[in-house]
Amino acid sequence: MSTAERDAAAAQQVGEEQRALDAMHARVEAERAERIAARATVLARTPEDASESVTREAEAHRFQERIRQLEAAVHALCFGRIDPSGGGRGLHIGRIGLRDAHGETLLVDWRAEAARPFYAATPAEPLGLRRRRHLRLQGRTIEDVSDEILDGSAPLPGDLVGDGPLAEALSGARTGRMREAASTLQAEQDRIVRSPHRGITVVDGGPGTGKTIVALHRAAYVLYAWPAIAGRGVLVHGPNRRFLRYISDVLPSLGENDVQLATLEDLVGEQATRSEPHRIARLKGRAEFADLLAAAVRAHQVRAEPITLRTAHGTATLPATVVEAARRTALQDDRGHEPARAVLLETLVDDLVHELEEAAAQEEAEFEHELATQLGLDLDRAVAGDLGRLGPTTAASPAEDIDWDLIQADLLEDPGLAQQVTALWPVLRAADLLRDVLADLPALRAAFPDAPAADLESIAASAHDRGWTIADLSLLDEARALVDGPPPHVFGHVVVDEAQQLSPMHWRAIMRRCPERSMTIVGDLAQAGPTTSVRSWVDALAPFVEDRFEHRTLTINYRTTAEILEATRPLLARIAPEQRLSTSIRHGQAPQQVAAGAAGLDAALRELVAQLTAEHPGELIGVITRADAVVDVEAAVIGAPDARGLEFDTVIIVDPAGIEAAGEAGPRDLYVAMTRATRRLISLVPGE
Ligand SMILES: Nc1ncnc2c1ncn2[C@@H]1O[C@H](COP(=O)(O)OP(=O)(O)OP(=O)(O)O)[C@@H](O)[C@H]1O
Repeated sequence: MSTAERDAAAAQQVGEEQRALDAMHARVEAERAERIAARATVLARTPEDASESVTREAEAHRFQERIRQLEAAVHALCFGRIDPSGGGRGLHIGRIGLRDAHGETLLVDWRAEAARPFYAATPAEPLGLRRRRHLRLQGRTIEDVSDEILDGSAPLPGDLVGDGPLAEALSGARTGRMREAASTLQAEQDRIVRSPHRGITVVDGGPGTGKTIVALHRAAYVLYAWPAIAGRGVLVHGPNRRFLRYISDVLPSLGENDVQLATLEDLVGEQATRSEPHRIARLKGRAEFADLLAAAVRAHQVRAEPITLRTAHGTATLPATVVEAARRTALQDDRGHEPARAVLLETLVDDLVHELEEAAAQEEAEFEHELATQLGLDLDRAVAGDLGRLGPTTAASPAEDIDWDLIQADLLEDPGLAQQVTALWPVLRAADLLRDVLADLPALRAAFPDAPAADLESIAASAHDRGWTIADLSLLDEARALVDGPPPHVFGHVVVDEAQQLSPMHWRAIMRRCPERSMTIVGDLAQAGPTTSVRSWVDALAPFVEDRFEHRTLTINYRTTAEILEATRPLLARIAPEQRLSTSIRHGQAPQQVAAGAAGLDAALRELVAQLTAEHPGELIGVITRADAVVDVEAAVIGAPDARGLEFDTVIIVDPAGIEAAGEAGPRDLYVAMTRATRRLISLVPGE
C-alpha cells in the first residue's frame, strides 16, 4: 500500500470508528439522563416502613453507582475492537459495558469474559479472532487506529497494521502519577487480572514488570466480576502516602471509586511520630510478639473466685466452679477482652438468677411442707384439685410470681456486681497493654533468646516514650484485636502492594482485615527493605494459609531500559541469586557516572539537575539519596528506602556506595534506586 493509499484507508477507518464512538457517547448521555430520572423517582417514594426505606436507599445507590460509572467513562470510553475470523460482527472494548435502546451491545466492558480475547489472543493462539484493533483517542476524538492480524490471513484494505499502543503508552514522559493500562494490559498480566482464583494470589517479578498495574486492575476486576466480594469492600494497601498518591488516579480513571487505599497508619488510625533503628523495628515485627501480647491479656483473665451478691430477693453465692465456667464461656469466640466482660457479666447474671430462683423454690417448698405438716394437708394437691374444677391450668407458685426478667435486668445494671466482675476481669487499654509488654524486659529476654541484649534493653527503655513508631502500629493493632476485638472494618478482597515490606506482625494486621482470605499480593523479595525479615512468600503466608496460594511471576520489564537493567545484574546476583533478570522492552543510554568534583555533592547535584531540566524539559527527575541525607535541590528528593514502587524519567542516585553501605538492606535499597528510571540513570559519586 502506498503512503497516500494508507492515509486514505486510515481516514476512512478513523471516520467509521468515530461514528461508532459518537453513537456510544450519545448512548452514555441518554442512559445517564434515564438513570438520573429513575433515581429521582425512587427517592420521591415515601417509604412505609424501615425495610422499604432500606430498599429505596439501595435502589437509589445502584442508580447512583451507574451514573458515576457513566460519568467517569467518558474519557477514552472505547479503546479497542476485536473482529472474528470468517466475518461477523466485531465487538468494541472499553471502560464500561453499553447497550443501545434495543438491548444491542454497543460496547463491552474490558473486564467482561467477551473481552478476554482482546488481551489473550496471539498469532500462535488467535482465539477465533482475525483482527485486534487499538484506537488512540484524544478526548472524544479518534486520532488513529492500529491493527494486528492474528489468524495469518492477508491484510484487507481496511486493516491498518502498525505499532502497538504499548510502545506509545511507554514513550510519554512521566507525570508523577501512574496511569491506568486497561487498553494495553499484556497477556501475562491479563491472565492474573482475570484469574478465577478467589483465594490468595501472589504475583512477583522484577522491578517494572507491572506488578502494581496488575494489582490495581485486579482490584477493578474483582469489583466487576464478584459483586458479593465487592459488596464487602476492596482495600489496596501500600507502603506509604507518597506511593498511594502515585497510584491514586488509576482506579478512579477505571471508573472505580469504591476502593479504599490505605497505609498501615490509615488502617490503625494512628500516625507514627517516632523513628527507631531498623534493627529494632525488625525485632518488633517478629511474630513472637503476638504470643507475648496474648499472654499479657490472658494474665488478666485467670481469676475465678466465688461471688456473693445481696439482692432484694435474697443473697446469692456462686461458687468458684460456676465462676470458672462463666470465665470459660467469656473466653470463647475470640471476641476481645473488653467485649468478653459483657459476656462474663451476662453469664454470671444468668447463674445468679438461677441461684435465686432455686432458693425461692426451695423456700416455698419448705413453707408448704411446714404448712402441710401443721394442717395435715397436701396443699399442692388441694389447690390443684380446686383449680382443676375451674379449667385446665396449673397453679402459679409464689416463686413464679416473681418477675425474674426484671431481676435479671436489674442485676445487669447492679454496680456492686459490676465491681466484682471488674475485679475478676479488669479494664484494659490496648495502648497500655502494649507499653507494659514492651517494658517487660524479662519476658522479652525469654521470648527472644537470640536477640542482642542491648536491642531488648532499648525496646524496654523506650516502651513508655510518647508516640508510636511504624513497627509499634502493627503491635498496637494486635493489642487492640486482643483487647477490643476484631477491627471494625474488614474487606471482601485485599490487594497488598510492595508486599515484601511486610513484617510478620504487619501481615497479621492485614490478614485480620480479610477474614475470607481473598487477596492479591504483589511484591519482589529482592527489593525487601531494612525492617523485614521475611525472605519467602511461604514464610510470609504459611502462618495463615499454609501453602494454599497461587504464585505467578511476571517476566517483562516495562519501565527500565535494557541498558539500565543490565547494570543491575551483578547486584541482583548478590542479593537474590535465585532470581532471573527480567526482559526489558525499552532501550536507551547506558547508565552514567558523574564525579562531584571539588565543589562537593550538593553543588554538583544542583548543577546536574539544572542541566537535565534544560535538556529534557517536562520530564520528571527523581533524586535518590541515603535515608539520612539532606539535600536542597529543585527536584523530587527521596530517601532510598522510600523509593519503592515509584518511577521517574531520570534518576540521579547520590552517593550510591553510601546507600549500599547503609546497613543490611543497603544493597537492596540501591537495587530499588537503580530500577526507578525509564530513560536515564546517573550516579553522582563524591570526589574527583
Ligand atoms: N500493560 C502495560 N501497559 C502500559 N504500561 C505498563 C503496562 N505494564 C506496566 N506498565 C508500566 O510500566 C511501569 C512499571 O509498572 P509497575 O510500577 O506496575 O511495575 P512494578 O512491577 O510494580 O515495579 P516495582 O517492583 O519497581 O514497584 C509503569 O510505568 C507502568 O505504568
